[in-house]
Amino acid sequence: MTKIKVCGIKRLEDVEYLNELMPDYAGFVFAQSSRQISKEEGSFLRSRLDGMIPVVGVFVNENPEVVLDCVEQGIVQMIQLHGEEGNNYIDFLRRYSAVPIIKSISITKKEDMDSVRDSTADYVLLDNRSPGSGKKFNWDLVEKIERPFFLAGGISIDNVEESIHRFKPYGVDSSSSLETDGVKDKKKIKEFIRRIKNVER
Ligand SMILES: O=C(O)c1ccccc1NCC(=O)[C@H](O)[C@H](O)COP(=O)(O)O
Repeated sequence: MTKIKVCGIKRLEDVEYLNELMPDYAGFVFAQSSRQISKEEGSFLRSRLDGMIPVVGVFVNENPEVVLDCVEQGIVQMIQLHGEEGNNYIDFLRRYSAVPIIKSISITKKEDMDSVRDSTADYVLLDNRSPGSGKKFNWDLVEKIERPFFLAGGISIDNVEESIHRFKPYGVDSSSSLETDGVKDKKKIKEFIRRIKNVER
């Protein structure tokens, strides 16, 4: 079954939607963004989120001590690196934490598939060059991927079934298309999850 990550959770209402709809992962953005939350907000939202849903903390070129602090405080159960972090940065985090690491890779040219292959992260996440913009990247650039990966970047109710058939990702990740007027929309999340589960039948 394709894993489902709903990213950009920032309000208590969003947490309540997820507690009802139970996606596989919830993304908390700690980087500069309209969806950015503080560590304190993350701690509060984590305390209200169903314990079965791991929180993926999204960071961009953050001081690794800050990332590790969020792990140690139990706010995040997975780390998503969305900046220029390389394998040395990942190796450093691994020395101090056992949580799975996702490395985001912007797909803008064929050569970006080398980074998909070479990352030492547990998972890679293929995304647009502007994360959280709701825009797709050029799917024709994707070559066969022999490791578990998340597909992101403009994944929506309209294209999620096609994306699963075409790429068979480990998981799909969506944010913008699940919002109305800049906040998460329960109906859209519900339909998104329904369509993904329907593909598997
Ligand atoms: O969502 C953001 O605003 C964001 C900002 C900075 C770094 C990463 C960010 N999001 C990370 C994600 O995993 C997004 O969900 C992913 O890029 C897909 O977003 P969308 O295209 O809006 O569905």
